[in-house]
Amino acid sequence: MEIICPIDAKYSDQIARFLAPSDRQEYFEQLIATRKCTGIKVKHDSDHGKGVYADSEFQEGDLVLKDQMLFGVQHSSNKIDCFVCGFCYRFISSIEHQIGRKLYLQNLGVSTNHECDQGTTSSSAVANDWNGSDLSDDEANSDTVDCQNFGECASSNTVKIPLPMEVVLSLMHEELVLPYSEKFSQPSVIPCRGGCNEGCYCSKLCMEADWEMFHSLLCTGTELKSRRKEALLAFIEHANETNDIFLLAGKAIVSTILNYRKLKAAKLKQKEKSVCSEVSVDCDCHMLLEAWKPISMGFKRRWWDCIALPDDVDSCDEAAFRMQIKQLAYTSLKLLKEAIFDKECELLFSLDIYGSLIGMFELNNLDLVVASPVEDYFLYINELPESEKKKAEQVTKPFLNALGDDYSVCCQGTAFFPLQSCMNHSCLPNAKAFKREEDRDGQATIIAVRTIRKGEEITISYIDEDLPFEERQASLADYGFSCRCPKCSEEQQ
Ligand SMILES: C[S@@+](CC[C@H](N)C(=O)[O-])C[C@H]1O[C@@H](n2cnc3c(N)ncnc32)[C@H](O)[C@@H]1O
Repeated sequence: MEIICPIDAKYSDQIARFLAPSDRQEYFEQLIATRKCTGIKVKHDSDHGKGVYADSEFQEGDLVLKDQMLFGVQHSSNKIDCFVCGFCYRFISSIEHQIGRKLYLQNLGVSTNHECDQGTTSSSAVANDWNGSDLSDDEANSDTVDCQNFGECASSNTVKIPLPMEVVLSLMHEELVLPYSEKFSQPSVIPCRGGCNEGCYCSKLCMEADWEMFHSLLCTGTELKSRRKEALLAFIEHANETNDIFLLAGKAIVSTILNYRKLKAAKLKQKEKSVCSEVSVDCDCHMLLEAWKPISMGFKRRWWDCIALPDDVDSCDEAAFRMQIKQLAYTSLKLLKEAIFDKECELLFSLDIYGSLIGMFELNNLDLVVASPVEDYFLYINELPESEKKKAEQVTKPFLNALGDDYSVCCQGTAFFPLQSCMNHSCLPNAKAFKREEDRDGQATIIAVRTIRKGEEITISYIDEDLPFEERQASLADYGFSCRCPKCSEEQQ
């Protein structure tokens, strides 16, 4: 049965304008300037749409771009292992608290999921099955390097030796101090100003920025009316159980509403000052379109149209499968609408827009990976001179034994980066996403893997480029194109 969202019909013309590809050159020029990555530019070409080009020469190992995320989310299952800032994803609190908190949750029987599939998915099998075409999954090639370096995805082979709850609690409450831990201490926790348990930050700056951009509409703290709070909790739970990309789509809508309110407030102020009464402050589509501008730049396809058909779904069931995906998105949208609806921004609650947002994140996102100081700590202890190591390990060993291989799990999530997402694919890339030792937050780092001449397009690989030709083409079908890079052209013959 056809799924009908009344808002799609009511605003069909405006929605078409919102979803039309946008390439405002000055937007990208400004972004490049604020990120101080002046060696690149974003250009259009008729074959692949937008792309990133070198505006100066890069040598192998040079930093091409450090891009700040526009929207990010930590995978829900990873929240058990890693306590990070809800805005920049830096680790927060002491080593004792990180370890104690993890062991506490482990003792309570809260399970973790350390599968290498760290794309957009929550732990749900449903979402795992349905996440075929996320760039972050296929970016494994570059980011898996990080995973391996940081020990992420280590299967829990080591038998964990549990510790009594009182020992775990005293560690978590920092009554017990581990040797040398002060060397790895992270910023202390700044709580959410709305009083919810979800929002914890590394600084007041991050807390305020998150509040301004997203969290004031997504906070489940005490100020929220109970009906909205219930709906918001239901929306979050549904996303955690199905696909955490829904949380990103929710954030995109929330940020547009908040942007719109800011623009409107500025216009009101202007009207108060102005003698002329012609400044209209009713919801005008231009203002909403302006608020939507950062999102309008992203490459979009509707989720139910672009998602690859899973191997276990027969092609004759394709239509039913796509309808099921659309229904899942609609369920999520209705929960979100109940929680944060704003009449003036009604058209943002269109299913077409919601589906396009999900598709945008699925096709463009990169893995969010931040190395853990807990791993660094245990490596440091292991590398101490023998006598100091022996002494330290008398205290640390029981905790390492209790953690097992999980001691090294890094922060994992998925994020949309506005400049990096303009990079096209090549099976012979000249750059890759790679975290360096100093990259301890959720920003994307793109490094040149060979000399890149001025004017050359900068490409990354969305997939494992070492796979055989057929497998590469099959993986790239998830992105809706077949690769015609020199390597593919040569291997096809
Ligand atoms: C992350 S976006 C890259 C930026 C995109 N070109 C744009 O216009 O915004 C990914 C999409 O770009 C296109 N694309 C990327 N690399 C390509 C390639 N080598 N050949 C054809 N299309 C490509 C595909 O449509 C893909 O789904």
